[in-house]
Amino acid sequence: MKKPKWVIEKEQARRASAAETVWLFGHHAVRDALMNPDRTRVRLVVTRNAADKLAEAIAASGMEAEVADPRNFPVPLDPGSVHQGAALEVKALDWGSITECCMAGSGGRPVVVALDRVTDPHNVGAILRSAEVFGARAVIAPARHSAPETGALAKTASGALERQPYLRVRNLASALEELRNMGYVLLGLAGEADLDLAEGLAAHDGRPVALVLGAEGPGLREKTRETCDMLVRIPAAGNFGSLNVSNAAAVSLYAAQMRPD
Ligand SMILES: C[S@@+](CC[C@H](N)C(=O)[O-])C[C@H]1O[C@@H](n2cnc3c(N)ncnc32)[C@H](O)[C@@H]1O
Repeated sequence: MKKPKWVIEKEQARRASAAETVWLFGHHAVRDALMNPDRTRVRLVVTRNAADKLAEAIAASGMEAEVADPRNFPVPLDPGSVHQGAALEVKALDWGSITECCMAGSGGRPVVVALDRVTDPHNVGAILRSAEVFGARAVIAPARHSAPETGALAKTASGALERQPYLRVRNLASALEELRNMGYVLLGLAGEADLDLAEGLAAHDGRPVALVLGAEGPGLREKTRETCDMLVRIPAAGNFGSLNVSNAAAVSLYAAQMRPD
């Protein structure tokens, strides 16, 4: 049967975006992407100095490195970024589905981070880094209102982008429902909540937990708040209780790994 025009266009858009490449830069991000067998790599540009430092990773990748003059580095950088003499053009990683990444299994309490319209690549990079450190299953964000994989994000993630599943989904509310159906309790992080994070975690001890965090200005949207099972706060000593979202993620990821006495 002939496919309708809108289906063909949608497929073309998906194929085009799958073929898009980004430049990763900085030693950690480039080294870890060179060592990742799942990464599709296109082009590697390094200074002589960086080529020496990354020699092992370059050899492991089997890539041909183009050696460039640091003063005339031929790679488009994100504004305000520095390349540290190493840049690698890559395709985005395909992490598979929420079910594949977030399925409960052995090895402690499963924890997932969900981000409600957090678009700052530095915040998302830092969250990916913390998520990897604390063993989260995945970081989930809505595809249209989140930070895409960029050099700035990868540099802040400091290699975690290669190991920590970053799932950009079509609809965050549906993704949260999917997690709930998989047995996750949905804890929305909100500074003004009545309940403490520790109490929220203890109330569902042992259950997989999704920590849902909001963006810097607006915080959690109303719809997201309603989808969560409960709202919890990280208690603060002073009157000004609002943490940067990546710090709130790190604190709550740490707390989720703790077992109550
Ligand atoms: C800078 S805050 C957003 C502040 C926003 N004006 C609000 O009213 O929620 C960014 C996100 O970090 C998390 N967060 C920051 N401080 C928190 C705290 N003390 N307790 C719980 N979550 C916090 C929340 O998820 C929040 O949406």
